[in-house]
Amino acid sequence: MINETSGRGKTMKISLKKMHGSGNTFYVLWTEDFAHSLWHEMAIKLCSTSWDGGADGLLLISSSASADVKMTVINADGSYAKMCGNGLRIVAREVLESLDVLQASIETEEVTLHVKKTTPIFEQQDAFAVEIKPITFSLSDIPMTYGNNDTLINSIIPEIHDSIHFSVLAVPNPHLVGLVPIQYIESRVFQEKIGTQLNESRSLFPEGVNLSFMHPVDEMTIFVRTFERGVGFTNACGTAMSASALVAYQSKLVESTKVRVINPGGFVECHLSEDQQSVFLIGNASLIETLEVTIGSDETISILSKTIAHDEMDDYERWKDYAENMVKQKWRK
Ligand SMILES: N[C@H](CCC[C@H](N)C(=O)O)C(=O)O
Repeated sequence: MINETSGRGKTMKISLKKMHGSGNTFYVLWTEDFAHSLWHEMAIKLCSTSWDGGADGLLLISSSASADVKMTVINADGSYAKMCGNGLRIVAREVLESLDVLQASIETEEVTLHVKKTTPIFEQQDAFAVEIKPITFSLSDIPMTYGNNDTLINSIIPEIHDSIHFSVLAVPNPHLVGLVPIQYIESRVFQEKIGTQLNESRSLFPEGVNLSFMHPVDEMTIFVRTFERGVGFTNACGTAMSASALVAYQSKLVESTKVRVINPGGFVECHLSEDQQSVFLIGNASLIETLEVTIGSDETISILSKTIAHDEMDDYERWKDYAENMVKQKWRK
């Protein structure tokens, strides 16, 4: 299971999987060499659209002294992220299947998180529930400095827009969630503009931010689209959906602590804990393909073989279609 890798300058052969959670796509690599500087460059190469269609990031799975495994998250631009909700479901599936157990613990940069296989939320397709925490609204944890404010919850930020209400929270990666009118969902132009500006200028968020636009669908459902730091638009961002579900509940946009979150890649459920200090993110973790690749001494990556998981992809298409239809039928304007 663990890949044997060697240092720079030597050719190495590795087994990779390409997987997705709600259409958020990742290459997954088991390695003990997780601190290797090569992974940063490899993430950029693997995720580029010119290589095998691209992906949103690279997930490294390695052994852990305190949990079943450790997850390291590298964004498509090679930057490291503290957390990744959809990625955590993918790592959960990998570890549960390899240990043949129904629950496990995964070490992430800040905390160890509980993951489990759970009751399906669509047809009988496998669903995984992963804990998302710690959650904090404190601006110093984002980090963000904004006048004398300690938090920004449902607040207008005139530097961004004169009427959209935004909330800022870390789960623990940084998120800015805006409750937007339908026209900002229908067109992606404005979100792309501010997502790019906020992450390029870094004047408000020195470490960048994941920007989500949220719109209510019904009493238990919201739609969320995210422009990710280090990536750009993604089909779905698990931590952003968890953050948005919490904001939606606290702002009374939804009635229950079990929130269905539709995204451009499908849907998930976010179950908020009673104290609202954590969220269980529930959704798919599907295989797209398995690959054998070589990394040459000049660091070019070549595919030796590739097997596409047609069945899992077809199954997920139905999940995605169902989410699309739900939005079409129920938009609350
Ligand atoms: N771009 C994010 C990391 C990926 C998170 C995401 N894909 C998720 O599912 O939570 C960041 O830099 O914080």
